[in-house]
Amino acid sequence: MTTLDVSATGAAADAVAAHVPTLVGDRVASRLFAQDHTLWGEAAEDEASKRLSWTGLPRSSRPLVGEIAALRAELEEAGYDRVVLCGMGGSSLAPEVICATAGVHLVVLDSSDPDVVRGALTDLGRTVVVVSSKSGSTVETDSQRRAFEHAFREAGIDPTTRMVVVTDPGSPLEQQARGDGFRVVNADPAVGGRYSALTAFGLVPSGLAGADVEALLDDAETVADVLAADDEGNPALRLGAAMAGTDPLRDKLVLVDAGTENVGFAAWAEQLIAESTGKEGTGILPVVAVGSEPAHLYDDGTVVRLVASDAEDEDDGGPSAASLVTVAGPLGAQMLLWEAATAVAGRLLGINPFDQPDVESAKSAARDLLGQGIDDSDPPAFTDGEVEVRALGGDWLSGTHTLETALDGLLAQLDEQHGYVAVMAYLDREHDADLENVARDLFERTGRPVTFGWGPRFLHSTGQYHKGGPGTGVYVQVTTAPAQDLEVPGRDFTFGQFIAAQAAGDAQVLAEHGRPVLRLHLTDHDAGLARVRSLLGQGGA
Ligand SMILES: O=P(O)(O)OC[C@H]1O[C@](O)(CO)[C@@H](O)[C@@H]1O
Repeated sequence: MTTLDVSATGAAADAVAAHVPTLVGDRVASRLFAQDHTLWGEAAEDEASKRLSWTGLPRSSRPLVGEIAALRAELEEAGYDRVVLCGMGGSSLAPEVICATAGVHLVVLDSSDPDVVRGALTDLGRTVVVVSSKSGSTVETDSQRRAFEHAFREAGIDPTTRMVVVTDPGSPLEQQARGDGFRVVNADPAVGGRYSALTAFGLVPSGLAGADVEALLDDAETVADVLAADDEGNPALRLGAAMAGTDPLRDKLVLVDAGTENVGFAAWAEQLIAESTGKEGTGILPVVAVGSEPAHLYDDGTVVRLVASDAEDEDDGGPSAASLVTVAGPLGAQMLLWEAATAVAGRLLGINPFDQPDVESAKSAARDLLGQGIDDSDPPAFTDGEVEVRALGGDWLSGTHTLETALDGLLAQLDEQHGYVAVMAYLDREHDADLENVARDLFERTGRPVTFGWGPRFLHSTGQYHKGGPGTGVYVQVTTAPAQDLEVPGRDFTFGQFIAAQAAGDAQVLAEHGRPVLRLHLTDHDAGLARVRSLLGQGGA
């Protein structure tokens, strides 16, 4: 029997007690699963009316199971056993968690770093590529598609026999792919990217890689009625209230892997929560805890412990948090749970959980810089060894000439009650994985929440929150000179120019929002990274 368990203590429990009765009285759960688009106010009605099909996916996605199985059998028959997924945000985060949890291998290419893209362009003889993009206009994914199509042709392989496209009906990508003879699987257009885990976006790459997508839908279907019930025990109402109903609002949600079988779940939930709620100056900041639980919590946070489904209901003696939620359940059920809880949180916050108004600003800034011929024309304020230093969002760097004093200058702007530090690394998240640990070091140093995002992947996840959420972040951006650049076939820019424009564009938009950004550019990857690792990993000043 698939079950979900959501328990809360402290301020989170107070929020549940304060809000769930009203959510039940307003019939929010049953209206949500009846796809009532009026739940989030008049301004949200239009978008919500196009974004609620996810509530029915456990049933409506069933035809995909057979289609995926047939395609997997065909590809296996042909000897292709390496699946690469090209996609950003909601087009890749769910398959990554589904496959990691199922223990099947999926290469997720969600980077525009030339060295990372080149690293995926290998083993073509045994490789199948899924190109996933709902809009069909995401430049990272289009560039990756071009690179693979070119590489297959160069290897004498017909790309239409090795590349599968997943996109919305009528997208520019669908028209082009069908016209060029590629296989296309359409996804449900009435589901937004971050809610698309149980659509073709989540299921096709995962199923082709060998995950049991039927079991995923079964787990979701088993709990659908529980999540749709106007009942005080409804876990979605309880989780949504715990997320967004504390008073005063605890707007940092620390996601801790405390033994859950759902591998990497927090990275998927991060986009769902940050991109759904981080707008109009409000929102909930997901903070994916690096390593174990924080030794202590800040006053504006709630800890969510993601425990194993078969975990005993015992206090494991972990640090007690003033606001704590414990969540257990299998992956398919939890995906539907968190989608519903985030929609409930959006209602409590008074925002539209289905749009992402601020993402476009960074995309257009990147396009402008590419158009101007990105050469990162603004010279560094200074260079310290193999690291160029630039500062945006104020004149807070004047008079400093070392990395240490530059970081001190940034952290001096951190609001001690509500601030957070965001580290954004436009690097290889596998090769340079160790850098993620600086999130814990900076937390220990500042006592404030620290998020870590790999660029440009985070632009499609927490990026919306950084620009549309509360203006309380201070930002450290790390970029690098590539070992070797890579052409984007058919485009007038390279991958190296593109990722540099993405970083510069995002920093520019953050500065325009009045946020301080410390930009660290590694002129030599290895030596520069060692220096930055040491800088960010230092203990308290
Ligand atoms: O699937 P697409 O259209 O390529 O979009 C990828 C991601 O970019 C965004 O549209 C913006 O970040 C996300 O909502 C989405 O998941």
